[in-house]
Amino acid sequence: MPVPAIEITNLAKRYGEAGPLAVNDVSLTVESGSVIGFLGPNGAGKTTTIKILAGLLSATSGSARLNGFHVVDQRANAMAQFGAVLEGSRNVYWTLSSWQNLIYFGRLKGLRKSAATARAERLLTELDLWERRHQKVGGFSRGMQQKVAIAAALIADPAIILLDEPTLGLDVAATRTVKNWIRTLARDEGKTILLTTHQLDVVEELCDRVAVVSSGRVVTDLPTGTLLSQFRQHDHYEIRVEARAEPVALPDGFTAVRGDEDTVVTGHVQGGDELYALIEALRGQGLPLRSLVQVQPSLEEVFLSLVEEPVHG
Ligand SMILES: Nc1ncnc2c1ncn2[C@@H]1O[C@H](COP(=O)(O)OP(=O)(O)OP(=O)(O)O)[C@@H](O)[C@H]1O
Repeated sequence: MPVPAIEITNLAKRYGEAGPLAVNDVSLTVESGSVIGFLGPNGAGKTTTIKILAGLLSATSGSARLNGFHVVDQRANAMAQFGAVLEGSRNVYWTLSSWQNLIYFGRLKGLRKSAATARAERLLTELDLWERRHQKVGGFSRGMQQKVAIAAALIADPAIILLDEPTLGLDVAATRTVKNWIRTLARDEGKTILLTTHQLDVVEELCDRVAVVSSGRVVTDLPTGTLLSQFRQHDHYEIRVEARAEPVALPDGFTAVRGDEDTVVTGHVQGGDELYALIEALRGQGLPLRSLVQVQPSLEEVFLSLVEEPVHG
C-alpha cells in the first residue's frame, strides 16, 4: 500500500496541565493527491491539529506523519514535505516585498538562490503579483497578502499543502483566484491539500472528502458528495410573494412571515409535487410570486446536526 500523505493516529492535545482536550483522539488518513476538508465548528480543534502537523505544537499523545515521516522523530524530513498557511498568523513579513519574502522562505526551505528565483518568478506571475513584486506586503490588500502567503507556502514546491481558512476575509474576486489555484494544485500538480473553511462553496468546489471534527473528535469522514447529499434530502425552500394584509393559507409545515413588501414563505418540500401544490395554494389566493429559491444549509447548520447525530457512509 502506498504511504499516505497525512497519517494522524490517536492524536490528543491538552493546552496546559489541567486544560480541556482541544484535540481528543483524532485519527485521520489522507491519501496522496486528494483534497480533504477538515471542518468543524469554532473551537473544534482544527487549527490545533494543523499546528501539530506543522511542527508548531507538540501533541500530548498520539502521532502524526507526513509522507511517512514522523513530525517529531523525523522532524527535518517531515517539515520538508509541506507548506502551510495558518489562520490568524502573519505567514509572511509585511515589511518585506513579496519578492523578498519568497526568496527568504525559499532559502529557509533549503532552495539554492537560482531555484528560489525561478520559482518566485513563476508563482508571482501566476498570481498576478509580478508587477508589484517590489512593493511591501504590508501595503497590500488582504487578498493580495493571502496570495503572497500561499505563494510563500509553495515556494519549495511541497507535496502537501495545509491551508487554514485560505479564503477568510477575501472578496469575491480574490476568493475565486485562490479557489482556482487550489484546484489547479490538486488536479494538475497532484498535491495533497488539507484545508479548513467555514464556507460551503469552498468545500463543494474543492474537497474530495470531508472530515468533520467536533469537540476535538472526528465525528464524520465521508466523500463530499455523500455528506452533502445527506443534507439535501429535505429541500428547504424560500418563496416570496406580495405582502397582503390578510393571512396566507398554507399547507402544513410551512410558515409565512410578512414584511413591508414581501411575505416570505419557508418550509421543507419533499419532491416536485409538494412544491407545485404550494405554488398552486399561493396562486389560488391571488398572491403574485416574487421569487423562489432553494435554501442550502450553512456549514454551521450541518455541523450542528452532525454533532447531534453523526452521519456514516
Ligand atoms: N494557546 C491556547 N491555549 C489554550 N487553549 C487554546 C489555545 N489555542 C486554542 N485553544 C483552545 O483549544 C480548542 C480548540 O481550538 P482550535 O483553535 O484548534 O479550534 P478550531 O477548530 O481551529 O476553531 P476555529 O474554527 O474557531 O478556528 C478551543 O477550545 C480553544 O479555546
